[in-house]
Amino acid sequence: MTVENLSSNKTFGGWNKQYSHQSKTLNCAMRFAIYLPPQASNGQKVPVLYWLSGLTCSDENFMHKAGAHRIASELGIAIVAPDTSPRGSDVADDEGYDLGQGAGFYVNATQAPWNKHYQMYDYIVDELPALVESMFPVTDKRSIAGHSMGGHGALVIALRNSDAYQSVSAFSPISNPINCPWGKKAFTAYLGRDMTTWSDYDASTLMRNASAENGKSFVPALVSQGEADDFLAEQLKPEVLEAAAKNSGYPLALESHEGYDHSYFFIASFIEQHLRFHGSHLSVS
Ligand SMILES: N[C@@H](CCC(=O)N[C@@H](CSC=O)C(=O)NCC(=O)O)C(=O)O
Repeated sequence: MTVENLSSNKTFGGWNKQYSHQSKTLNCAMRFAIYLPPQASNGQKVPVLYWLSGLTCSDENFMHKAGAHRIASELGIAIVAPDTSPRGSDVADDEGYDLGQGAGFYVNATQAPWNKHYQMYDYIVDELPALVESMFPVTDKRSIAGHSMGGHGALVIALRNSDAYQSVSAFSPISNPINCPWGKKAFTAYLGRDMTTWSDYDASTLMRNASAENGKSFVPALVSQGEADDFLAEQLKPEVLEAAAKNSGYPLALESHEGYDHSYFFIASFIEQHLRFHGSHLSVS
């Protein structure tokens, strides 16, 4: 498989790199970014945190704005930031910022024209980790995190694949997409009007129904929410996630932060806490 290195920048003793590859799952070229901490250049294999970004983002927003490299370097954690959707002139799109390119919602689309390329769930769960683990000095110990649409993606993926992730965290996640305008618009387009198919991608439904029985385990979860977030009441609904966790006894730590909004200023303020949380579950702290 051809994987092209697009950029390399040394930072905090490690390297931030961007790559392009042809994705079999998405049927198009995809970009991702990876931060490799200094330990990865010294013969050590390091665990990986997957970061899923939000609406309108690419592989670059988190790496440029979150200020994550210093603590990832200290802890010895690689971070992988994929793009948020398939891309290209032959990939279906919409004029809204909340559907189509830049807004893949981390689902496997079943409806035309979206189903030809929009298979982001399978890409994040299967193809990308297999590629990363074959290319870089990393272990198969993984955690996952994200923001807003990416917070929804991270929670859903961890809840549905509890054997594959050590921990999950989210900033301002879309917690109950089946009941908010962003989610209803995207799920109607990607999954169709039959809402019974939507709940597999609803973090609150999955958390309410989660169980640690029959050999399964709970993936420890941390969620941070800004109280001055303009999207809080209409789109994010963290109270629904909290009620779901109480119902099933899920180990969710939900923190509310006075004055913080939906932006990367909020993420940069608490990314150290999230990285140390993941570090403690990836056994690097
Ligand atoms: N109308 C806005 C909405 C875009 C926006 O706020 N995007 C957020 C994620 S929102 C949920 O998924 C974001 O992370 N933006 C990128 C950034 O670097 O801040 C608009 O179109 O601007």
